[in-house]
Amino acid sequence: MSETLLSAHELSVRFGGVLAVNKVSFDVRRGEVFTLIGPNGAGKTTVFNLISRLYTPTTGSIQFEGKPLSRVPPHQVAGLGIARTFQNIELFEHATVLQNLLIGRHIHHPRSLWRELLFTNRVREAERQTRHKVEEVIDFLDLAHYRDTLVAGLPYGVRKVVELARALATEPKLLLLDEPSSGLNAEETNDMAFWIQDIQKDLGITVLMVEHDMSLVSKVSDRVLAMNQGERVAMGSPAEVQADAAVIEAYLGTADDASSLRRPVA
Ligand SMILES: Nc1ncnc2c1ncn2[C@@H]1O[C@H](COP(=O)(O)OP(=O)(O)OP(=O)(O)O)[C@@H](O)[C@H]1O
Repeated sequence: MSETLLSAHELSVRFGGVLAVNKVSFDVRRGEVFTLIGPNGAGKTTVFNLISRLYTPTTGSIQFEGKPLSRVPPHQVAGLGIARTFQNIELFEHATVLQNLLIGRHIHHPRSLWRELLFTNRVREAERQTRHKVEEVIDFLDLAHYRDTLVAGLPYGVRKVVELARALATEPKLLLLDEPSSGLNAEETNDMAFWIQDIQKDLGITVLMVEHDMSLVSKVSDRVLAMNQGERVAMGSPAEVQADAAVIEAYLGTADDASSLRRPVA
């Protein structure tokens, strides 16, 4: 589990007068669940947006599988094997679960228009593989019951799982989860923890997550990086980071409740 999949080196991003991320470095190892925590405005989402290439670092660099991400345009990031979910779910509301997964996969594995039009054997085979993969993911995440339901008619908790499914259907090497528990109740958050563990253990996918809910963080994370005001504050196991004086101080100094850091693990 020690091979590095993604490496961020001295990342900094400035938005006008705000230094959103300041010289942050970390490595994500293949096969682990690596979590970014920190109070509001710490720079966590900005780090995610740097990895998705929505933002370009002011200074510093990111390597994925040993190659620099800096010249990869955002629409090609998924093709490298990086998929993400969003804090606010982004699905096609008026399409079914199955259609959302198929669309997601097509967007991320575009094919030649001419080949599509001629409907060659290769296209037919790719189409068969897509169907197979999508059905596999639907089964894996227990979504068969909702397969042909419009997303607009689904409860919020199920939509979160559909978003996860859409990301998995692209067969990522690295899965970026932006606050997977946001909007979920305690039971749904518990289920989300199981899905993340299954994704890591059964599918062998590396997960990089931003999360506020410390019970979820403790349950699934191998390592945690704590940020505050754009800077790296601490890194280690969930227990080490939660006990770190600088981390407790960072939470106490903001509107976020430091007691959430000590929430017992269910
Ligand atoms: N596109 C942007 N333009 C200007 N400032 C930005 C932009 N994106 C983020 N910021 C600023 O950068 C800082 C870090 O924001 P970021 O969203 O990364 O924090 P966060 O840790 O994800 O917070 P939260 O937990 O609230 O989502 C904040 O001060 C924010 O206002």
